[in-house]
Amino acid sequence: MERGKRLSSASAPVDESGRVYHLGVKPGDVSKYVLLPGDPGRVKRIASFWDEAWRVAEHREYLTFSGKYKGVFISATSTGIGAPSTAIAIEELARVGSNTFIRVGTTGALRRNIGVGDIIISTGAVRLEGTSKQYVFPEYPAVASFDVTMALITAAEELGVKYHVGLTASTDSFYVGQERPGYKGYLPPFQRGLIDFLKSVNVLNFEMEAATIFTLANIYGLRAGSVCAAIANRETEEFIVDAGVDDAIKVANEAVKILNEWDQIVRETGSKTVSAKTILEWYKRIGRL
Ligand SMILES: O=P(O)(O)O[C@H]1O[C@H](CO)[C@@H](O)[C@H]1O
Ligand SMILES: O=c1cc[nH]c(=O)[nH]1
Repeated sequence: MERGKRLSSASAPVDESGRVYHLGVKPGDVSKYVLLPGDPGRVKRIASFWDEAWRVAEHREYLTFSGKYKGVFISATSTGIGAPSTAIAIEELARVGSNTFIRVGTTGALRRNIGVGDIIISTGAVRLEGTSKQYVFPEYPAVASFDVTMALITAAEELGVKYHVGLTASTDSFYVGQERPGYKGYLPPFQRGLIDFLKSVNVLNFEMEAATIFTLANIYGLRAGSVCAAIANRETEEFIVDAGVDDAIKVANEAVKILNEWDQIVRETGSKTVSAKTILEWYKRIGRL
């Protein structure tokens, strides 16, 4: 948005064509299905797997591409690192009509049995970040949508990608908040043992955006899921830059295609939601049953 431009209001700033203030997208620019990487650089990587792709907007940490993937209108918008910028992305994408969000991220695994390069599909998130607490009290669940999650699992199965399914913990800090010693070894007592505690309550991994995405999607009745590449393992201390990211991207793109086909079957059969019946019908149609 150019300097000096007058927007509609302070409480809901948009320009005359409905472009939202931070993302700079307007209704019609983005698909209802939006992939959400934290890293703007990953948006182009995601779009490189599409049949058609065009840049829609770029402002601050928010880069948006739209395009076609196997006939489905699809978009990707980077959220930036952490909860505050991610909440802005969800708020503004929802206002321009997006209703199905899939985080495509990187993550640190907490269990030895999760290999670096494996992907993790999250069913829910521990809200160790602050932004969601400015929306609703901590007891409110940050859960992924079962249909989006099932589409991610189905995509991983179809693509033969090694995946794990379970809870993630979303933090506001990459270092001390994920029990990494800070500068000069700083680590406060209340962070010591965090990894062991989270492992003991069956949390698989750390990242920094899923809890915000899930909480806001639940509040607004929208759909969300998450697939992250385990680039680090906190048990083995391995760290391989971008390990598994292409697999996470392929699974997310394929999940959008699958979900779109399930949504179509739900509409045709007049069901209320994606169910086992939908998925069985889908397998029949692709000749698997
Ligand atoms: O690779 P992205 O999607 O940014 O995700 C992870 O990487 C960042 C930290 O390195 C945080 O955003 C974390 O959630
Ligand atoms: O360990 C990790 C790796 C990626 N992102 C995180 O938040 N933590």
